[in-house]
Amino acid sequence: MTRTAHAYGLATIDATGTVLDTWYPSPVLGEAPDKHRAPEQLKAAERHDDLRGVSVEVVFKAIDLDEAPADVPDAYLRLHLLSHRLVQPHGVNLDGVFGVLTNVVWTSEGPCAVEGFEAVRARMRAFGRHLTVFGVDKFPRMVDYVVPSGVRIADADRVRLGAHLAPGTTIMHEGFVNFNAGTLGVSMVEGRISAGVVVGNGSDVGGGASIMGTLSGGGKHVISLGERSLLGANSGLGIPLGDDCIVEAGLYVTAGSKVVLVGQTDDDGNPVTAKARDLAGQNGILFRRNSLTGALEAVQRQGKGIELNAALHTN
Ligand SMILES: CC(C)(COP(=O)(O)OP(=O)(O)OC[C@H]1O[C@@H](n2cnc3c(N)ncnc32)[C@H](O)[C@@H]1OP(=O)(O)O)[C@@H](O)C(=O)NCCC(=O)NCCSC(=O)CCC(=O)O
Ligand SMILES: O=C(O)C1=N[C@H](C(=O)O)CCC1
Ligand SMILES: [Mg+2]
Repeated sequence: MTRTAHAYGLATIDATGTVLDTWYPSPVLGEAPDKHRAPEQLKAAERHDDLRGVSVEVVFKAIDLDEAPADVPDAYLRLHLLSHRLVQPHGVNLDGVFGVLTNVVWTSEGPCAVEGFEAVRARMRAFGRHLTVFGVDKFPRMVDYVVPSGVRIADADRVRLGAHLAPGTTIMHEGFVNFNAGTLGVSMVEGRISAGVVVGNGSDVGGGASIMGTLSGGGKHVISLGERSLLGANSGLGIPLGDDCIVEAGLYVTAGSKVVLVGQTDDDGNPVTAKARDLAGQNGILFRRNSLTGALEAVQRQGKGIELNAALHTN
């Protein structure tokens, strides 16, 4: 069956005709009806901005979720579907998205073309206006396009459009969420959720924690965390974790690391070891660096993992 979506949006187009962004206030899954009309609210927003050197125009887009993004408005619709929580991470094809998106100067007055940007700044100054530049990037800040219900985001710069944040998610200042990644339930995020990474309900990504990504650096295995799991402060995760797992604060579990399986011995009474990647996805494991021997250890834990502080997630 074909999976589709459609929406009206507002595109920003620069002087060369390049589309910088598209905002879709109400994207919808499924086929568009035969007859449809642009919302008045969007039509009223069409304009030419002489200072920024852009025009803002209504666009209509209908896409097949399983095909790769074809152009900028198409890619933005896919990112909106994720941040509106209409699809979960990996629920829409984003192949080649970096090649499709335009690199943009994201400013307090809206998106601007990189080429000729100093002239835009000068025109603004001539009108006594000061532009703040939030970034120069292919992806904008999520909250400038979508503010999902039930979440707290302490620093808007830290969440890219295309992040999927479930209700009950709190992102502290040190947290980060990339596109096509995020949370499926209540979660505390004080570390970095890399592209493609999914964090299950009740899990906590501690301060400064790293979760290995796959866009650069050679990693191929997309990482996920199950439910009620904890990445300790300044820890790192290079394998998928199951439910009720803990990574000790400060410990980086890389996939190839050799791990002592605490409490297990072979027929000769010697400790049993495994590679961390062999423990991928298993439930109830505590990873810790033995502070006396230096060995990386996996300790089988009983019962539930961590419990989040409900007061921090009633958003
Ligand atoms: C690894 C754990 C989970 C261990 O804690 P537990 O409560 O399970 O165990 P425990 O009671 O401390 O210890 C049980 C037994 O194991 C021993 N033990 C503990 N850790 C050990 C180690 N590394 N090596 C050898 N033995 C160890 C203890 O001495 C004790 O031994 P005996 O039985 O002999 O007594 C913890 O140390 C940890 O790292 N927690 C992460 C917490 C965290 O980072 N939260 C995120 C907050 S985010 C935040 O705070 C923001 C900060 C920021 O922004 O940076
Ligand atoms: O939501 C908050 O505020 C949090 N505060 C804690 C703190 O400041 O230590 C950390 C977790 C979330
Ligand atoms: Mg900031």
